[in-house]
Amino acid sequence: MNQSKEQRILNFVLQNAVRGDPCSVMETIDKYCSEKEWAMNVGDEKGVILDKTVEEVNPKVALELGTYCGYSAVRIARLLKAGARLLTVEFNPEFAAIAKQMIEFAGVQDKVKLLEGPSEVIIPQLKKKYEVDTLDFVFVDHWKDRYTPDTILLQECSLLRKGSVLLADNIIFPGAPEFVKYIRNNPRFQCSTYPSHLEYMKVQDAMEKAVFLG
Ligand SMILES: CCNc1ncnc2c1ncn2[C@@H]1O[C@H](/C=C/CNC(=O)c2cc(-c3ccc(F)cc3)cc(O)c2O)[C@@H](O)[C@H]1O
Ligand SMILES: [Mg+2]
Repeated sequence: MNQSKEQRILNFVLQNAVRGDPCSVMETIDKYCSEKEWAMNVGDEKGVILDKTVEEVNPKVALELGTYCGYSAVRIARLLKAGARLLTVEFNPEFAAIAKQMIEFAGVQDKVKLLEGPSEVIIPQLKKKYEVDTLDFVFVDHWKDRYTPDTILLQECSLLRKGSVLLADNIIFPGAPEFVKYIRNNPRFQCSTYPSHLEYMKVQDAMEKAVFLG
């Protein structure tokens, strides 16, 4: 049975990247997806915005919604300090299996816990089942129509504290218009927009940073 694109990306990493080197894994995925097959990784340009936000927040507990192949999980985890952890949520079993191998090859598996299931089920389990008190940082990059309901759910589950930072991908392309409307009009969030480009393309995109004010 012929391979999926995501399997081809993983194979290219296993054959060309340096085991245990997160930067090598990121560069190799970016090379494959810019030269051979486009894929919806946050990419190297928006990836720098992600890096800077993670470094600024220096999270002890980070959450990612939408692991896909694990590119941004590796990108985030490489910046986490000793004892800090990333919980990443993925409900597609094939993508979860690929991401798991990607994370292990990059050598960041001790910092990353991949939670397989839909975010609307996992988020309410974070406190009791995954021993989370509150989240310091959330990278939102799953289905675009789920950004708003999951942001509301995070609040309902008391997972945000004063200063928690959300960073949302794709607010221009493919776009998340109802999320932008929700978050920018919500007095409990301080928002800022980071213009950039769609991964591997010359198309305008942007990321939205939203700081929870408590
Ligand atoms: C049901 C909601 N809950 C979820 N819980 C757990 N995992 C979820 C969930 N939703 C989606 N996922 C997973 O997240 C990933 C989905 C990401 C959705 N992203 C996009 O659609 C996306 C799409 C583009 C894009 C850009 C230009 C195009 F021409 C076409 C596509 C670019 C991006 O950067 C994107 O992030 C998948 O791995 C999916 O299985
Ligand atoms: Mg994205």
